[in-house]
Amino acid sequence: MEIVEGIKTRRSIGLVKPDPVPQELIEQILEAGTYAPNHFRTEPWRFFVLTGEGRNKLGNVFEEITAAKFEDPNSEDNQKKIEKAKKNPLRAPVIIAVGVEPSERKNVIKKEEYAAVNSAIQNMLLASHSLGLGAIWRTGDICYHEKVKNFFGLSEAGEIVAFVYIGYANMEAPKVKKTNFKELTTWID
Ligand SMILES: Cc1cc2nc3c(=O)[nH]c(=O)nc-3n(C[C@H](O)[C@H](O)[C@H](O)COP(=O)(O)O)c2cc1C
Repeated sequence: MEIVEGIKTRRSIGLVKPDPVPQELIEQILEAGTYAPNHFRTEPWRFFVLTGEGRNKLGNVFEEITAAKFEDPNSEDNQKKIEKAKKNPLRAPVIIAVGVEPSERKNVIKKEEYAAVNSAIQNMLLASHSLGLGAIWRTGDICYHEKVKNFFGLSEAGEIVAFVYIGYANMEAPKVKKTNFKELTTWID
């Protein structure tokens, strides 16, 4: 796939089939992540691949975090919300949680470590698309929760930046309306 065409045809695919994704494809996606630009070559990305039961382990963490939000976690309404959070990781056969571990080197600017990881995530979304897979970057408050950080064994300074849900698309790519770049661009001669 030609690169600009790939960029323009990639869409967030939130609905995928439960069919497994070959490990070889997941590895290509991970490798694409590592080719992102990163200042001072700090390679601040960390990847966690969740499949099968691994997704339920994350679901248990989501359950615990969601239950702790409510004064009355046992109410029927709140039980539904807790159950939904627990099941969220089952929406795709593969989740790649992408974390940042910012370098402690003096010259490194923390926000640039996030910039590098965000670039890695976009590489991974584009690689998924070019391999015929659907993918979506998911976050929400839960993504940045201390318990999620601990589940993945990240350091105090580290954080999960994205849950990339991946599978074979079970929906049409949504149409997208873009603001013309001309409206967002100032040329300075
Ligand atoms: C930092 C970030 C967090 C996102 N989190 C979510 C999310 O939690 N749930 C979701 O459905 N989409 C999420 N998205 C995907 C956006 O909704 C999606 O990229 C946007 O609607 C544009 O659609 P497109 O990716 O098809 O161009 C996130 C995207 C980014 C960059």
